[in-house]
Amino acid sequence: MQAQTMSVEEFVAGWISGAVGLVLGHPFDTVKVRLQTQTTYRGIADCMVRIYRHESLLGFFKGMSFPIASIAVVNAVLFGVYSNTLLLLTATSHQERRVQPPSYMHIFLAGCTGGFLQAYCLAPFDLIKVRLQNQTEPRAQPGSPRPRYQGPMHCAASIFREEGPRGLFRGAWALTLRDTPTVGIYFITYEGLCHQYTPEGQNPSSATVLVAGGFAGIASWVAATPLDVIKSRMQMDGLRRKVYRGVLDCMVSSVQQEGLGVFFRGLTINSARAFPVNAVTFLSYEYLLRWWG
Ligand SMILES: CN(C)C(=N)NCCC[C@H](N)C(=O)O
Repeated sequence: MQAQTMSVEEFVAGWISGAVGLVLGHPFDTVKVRLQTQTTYRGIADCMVRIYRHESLLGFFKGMSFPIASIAVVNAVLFGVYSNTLLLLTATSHQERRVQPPSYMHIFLAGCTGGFLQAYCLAPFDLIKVRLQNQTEPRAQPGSPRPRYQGPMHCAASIFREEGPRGLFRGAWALTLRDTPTVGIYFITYEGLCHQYTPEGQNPSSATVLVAGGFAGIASWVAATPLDVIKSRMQMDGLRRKVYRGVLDCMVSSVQQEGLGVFFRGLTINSARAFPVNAVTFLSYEYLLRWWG
């Protein structure tokens, strides 16, 4: 067996494919974050109509610039760590794994490792995204009230000034709990479906990659939604006054006030977003790796 070296292509492919998925999914993400953290909307349609009327189409793209800038790090870490952990566990490269598929246990462990490490890179960027997505003021119109944050840098600087460096990691613990197991589920679903529908030793077809990527997105986001709600609430906490003492307290008081259904807030929009975003993410990831040989 050849000595295996760490693959840089996996990191670059992860970055580009993540950016493609991110732009496609951001409008859905904004609606989801609003539904999870604000109680004024009656549902998905109401939220979309009100964003459009009050904030125009641009309202759906609030908070997107930072995730775009950070996706290079976040997705490169996710896919790069996943693939390189599998390389460590099984001593096979991406291409060799088509012939010698790794066990589901190895895939799950590598996915959890990728999810855990990317959560810490993602935390400050995700916090800023959520804070900006929740600003309902229309963009710079004369006479309209100025939003609290003027943009991503201003948001980051204000949090840093008001709460110190730890403030930028608000919600990071809930994010880690959300991402560690669910990224394991993400990769197991993807690899499992590709394996199922691809003849032995061949690369999966584009249709298989799209469907497997889409379902990997849905399966992982269904599992992630309860902690996604808690994560978003923790990130919005402290904006005016601090309400929650921690993740558990946020869970208990959310259930006490809104019932168990609170854990499923944003589930429909999360799933609708997850399919196209992850279908194109995996398709571009696979094609970039094949193209680089
Ligand atoms: C459920 N979770 C946290 C995940 N499946 N994470 C992996 C990446 C997801 C992709 N960037 C997306 O935004 O859907």
